[in-house]
Amino acid sequence: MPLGERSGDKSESRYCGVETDFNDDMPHVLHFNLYTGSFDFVVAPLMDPSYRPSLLQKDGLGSGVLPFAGSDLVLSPSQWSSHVVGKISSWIDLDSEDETLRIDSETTLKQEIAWASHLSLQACLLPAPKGTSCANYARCVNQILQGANNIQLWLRIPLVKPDVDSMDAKSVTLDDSWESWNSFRLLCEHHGQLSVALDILSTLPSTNSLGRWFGEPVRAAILNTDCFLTNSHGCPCLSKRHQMLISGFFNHSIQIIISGNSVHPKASMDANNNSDKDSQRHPLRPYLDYVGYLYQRMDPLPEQERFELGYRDFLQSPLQPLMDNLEAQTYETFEKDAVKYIQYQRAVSKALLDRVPDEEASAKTIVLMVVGAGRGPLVRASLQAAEETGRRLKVYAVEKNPNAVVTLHALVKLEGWEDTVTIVSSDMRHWNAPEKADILVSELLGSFGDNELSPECLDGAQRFLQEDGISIPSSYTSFLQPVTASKLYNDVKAHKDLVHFETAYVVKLHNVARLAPSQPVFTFTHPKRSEHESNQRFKKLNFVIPSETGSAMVHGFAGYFDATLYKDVHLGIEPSTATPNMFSWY
Ligand SMILES: C[S@@+](CC[C@H](N)C(=O)[O-])C[C@H]1O[C@@H](n2cnc3c(N)ncnc32)[C@H](O)[C@@H]1O
Repeated sequence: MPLGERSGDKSESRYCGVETDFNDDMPHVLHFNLYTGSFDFVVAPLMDPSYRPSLLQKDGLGSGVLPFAGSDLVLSPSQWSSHVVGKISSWIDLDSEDETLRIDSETTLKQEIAWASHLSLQACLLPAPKGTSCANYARCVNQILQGANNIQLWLRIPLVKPDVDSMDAKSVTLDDSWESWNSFRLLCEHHGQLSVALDILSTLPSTNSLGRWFGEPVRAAILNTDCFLTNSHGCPCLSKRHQMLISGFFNHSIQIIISGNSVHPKASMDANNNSDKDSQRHPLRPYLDYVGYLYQRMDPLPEQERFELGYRDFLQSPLQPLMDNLEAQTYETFEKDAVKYIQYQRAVSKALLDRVPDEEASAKTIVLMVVGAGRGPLVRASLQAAEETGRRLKVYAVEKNPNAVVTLHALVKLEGWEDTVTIVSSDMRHWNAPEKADILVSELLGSFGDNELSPECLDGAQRFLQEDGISIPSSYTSFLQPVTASKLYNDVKAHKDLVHFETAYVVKLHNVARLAPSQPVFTFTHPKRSEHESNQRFKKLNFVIPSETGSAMVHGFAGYFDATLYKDVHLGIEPSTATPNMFSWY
């Protein structure tokens, strides 16, 4: 039974599993854990743990059908695929010095995954690499992945990272388990079907080092009963840090799996006494109930987040509004972003007040040109600013998309703006303006600031701005930040060429680890002081990843922008200063 209903969120993290011991009565395992325990799936060994291929050979049973697992008929195909994750024998050690063990391990791993594929299981849990070397284990898994169907392989990794500052020289050899995951996945060439199941222990590494995992393909978190504390009622609960981590997992579609024996016998006994469903309740039910409580306690997803769920970690090609003509639905999406136009209106109001003193308000008319007017929202915002400040305005709306110009004409007629607004169907770079503008308003910004050619277009428009004219925006700056983003990396890699690695994408970033604060990259200021000033930019940045993070994989850089519209009015998406509730860019 799912942990709860969080409106709008249909992610996998609603389902909670339980790790079980080997039991060849699979229908019983399923009944006990799903119906008595209310878990959604089991992580169960598929083979008798005493099975060793070499022993069978000795006994002369080396060929023919191996008695290593029960029949596939004991469960229906949908029960196998929806409710069972295969747990690969934990004794296997493919990098052992002991040749018999090593060969047995490889044979067993291949047999178990073949059997799991035969059963159409969605995933198998691979035991954690033993020791520091995992080359042969990874080689074998990579080989399996090359021929695998859709099965996911979850590599079990204990969530440990020694705190280097508090260690003496001897213990520095202790491993950061991220390193072991990293070696393994590099040897498997970042295969998309290889992911991580994190084993959560009672002590947690630093917040920064935990953050690394949110950019990695973590599918499950195995929560051992040892992690739980006891509340005043004798029931299991988690430390604040564990609670925060679990909420983070829920938000990143990571499923929880409860593992281990009950260490809260009183809570289990109370549950039994109160239970009228079955004569005996599942001993791990109090832990499941607590995880369900944490899930249900989360705030519902804000409406905007819900709307954007489908865009999370999805590569989109940036718009090219200069080269292409935008479509009606693209304009419609822009126009829904009230926050953006409120910021523009504030900027125009401030500029008008600065440009026209109160005593000249009724006599002086300001020439304002909206360049790249689209279907007119900035024209409206400018007229509202004039009304709000009591200033007189003459507006030119310049737009090169003939389809948007049709809508502009209809808007001007509908609103009765004929005396105030002149529509110009032209590229701003080539238009011969009949007079000069006091204020030039534009919104030609991409998620990385200049990437939709705002500087180049405004260079062409600057000719018809007064010497002391105002450009809104007056400047914009791009920002970069190194990130771990394994999903995006794999999506780019799937194209198997260099071009896609050299392309900038628009992405609603979600499963990423931001490894260091972002830094400013390129700034463009308007109007330009000299028309000979180049738009070429080059910048070298040095990012420092906090030492307690440990090592991390930089899959790429997240880009942002911040624009100064006028004086203190800005809008942008750089995380530390992002304009709240604005959704036009990510
Ligand atoms: C990002 S849209 C913004 C539209 C509108 N201002 C809004 O906020 O909804 C940019 C607009 O500028 C127009 N545009 C881009 N380059 C232009 C150019 N060189 N001359 C005139 N219009 C241009 C595009 O066709 C598009 O309508």
